[in-house]
Amino acid sequence: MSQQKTNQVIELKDIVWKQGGKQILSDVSWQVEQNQHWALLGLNGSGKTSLLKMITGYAWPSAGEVSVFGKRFGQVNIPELRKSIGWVSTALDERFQTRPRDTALEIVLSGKYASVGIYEDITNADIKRGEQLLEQFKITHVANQFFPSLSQGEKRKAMIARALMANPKLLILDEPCNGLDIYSKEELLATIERMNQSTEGPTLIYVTHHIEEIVPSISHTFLLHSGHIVGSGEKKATLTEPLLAETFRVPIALQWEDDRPWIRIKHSKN
Ligand SMILES: Nc1ncnc2c1ncn2[C@@H]1O[C@H](COP(=O)(O)OP(=O)(O)OP(=O)(O)O)[C@@H](O)[C@H]1O
Repeated sequence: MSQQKTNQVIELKDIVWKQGGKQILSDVSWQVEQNQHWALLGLNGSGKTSLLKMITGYAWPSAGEVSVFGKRFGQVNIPELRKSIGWVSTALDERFQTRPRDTALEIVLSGKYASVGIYEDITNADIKRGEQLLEQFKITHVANQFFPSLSQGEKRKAMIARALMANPKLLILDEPCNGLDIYSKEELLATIERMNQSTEGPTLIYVTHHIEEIVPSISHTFLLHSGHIVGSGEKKATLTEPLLAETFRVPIALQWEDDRPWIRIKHSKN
């Protein structure tokens, strides 16, 4: 048996995924290691969610191998493994709208068991941890406020804090800034940046359609187009005008400012 690489978070080897007569992912390989943070980029329908489903065991590849935390799928208990993975998407916010009388703190605490609502014993240490997370995300002032009454920005922060309550080793943030105004967006990005800088924080996969959200602590990018890899590797090597143009199918001008990438579409002059 091959020796497990302890710093390996994700290893995909030659993944192919076919569904409904369509090839959704084609020969996708990807290696993510601890202390790396990745942005996952691609047009609508390029296969980002499909790729994330492979990693979390919600879909099974037609060919290829998936290993997460050094454990190969097929030889590992997936529900057990999922306890170490946090996946935060706006679809999740909606599940909590059905619980109008849960406070922000209760929502965060429910993350310990990844449940909607609290059904297990919560210790004083858990409450302390929940309060620390609210503080880390600068939403202590809404701790006792009912979740549906929080602003969009506060909700996003609470949902990320909820995911961290389970101490995940891998955190997937799926378009966390969607629908946020420029101020709330920058505030959320600053909290994500602080989380990434902490050595105890999880490895991050950040899915976005907005390149400028790639904060300095995101070290690597993975670019997908129509289920094929366009680029995968260190941020400065993969966030280039030619690779971005290939990913988004428009000519792109790229500029780095304060270690963040900004893009605009290049218009031809003739
Ligand atoms: N179960 C399925 N059966 C058939 N087709 C599927 C299935 N799941 C996904 N697809 C198709 O695969 C393609 C990739 O979808 P996916 O959701 O992975 O894209 P995405 O990059 O996450 O898109 P978006 O940015 O819009 O969320 C789409 O064309 C989608 O219709």
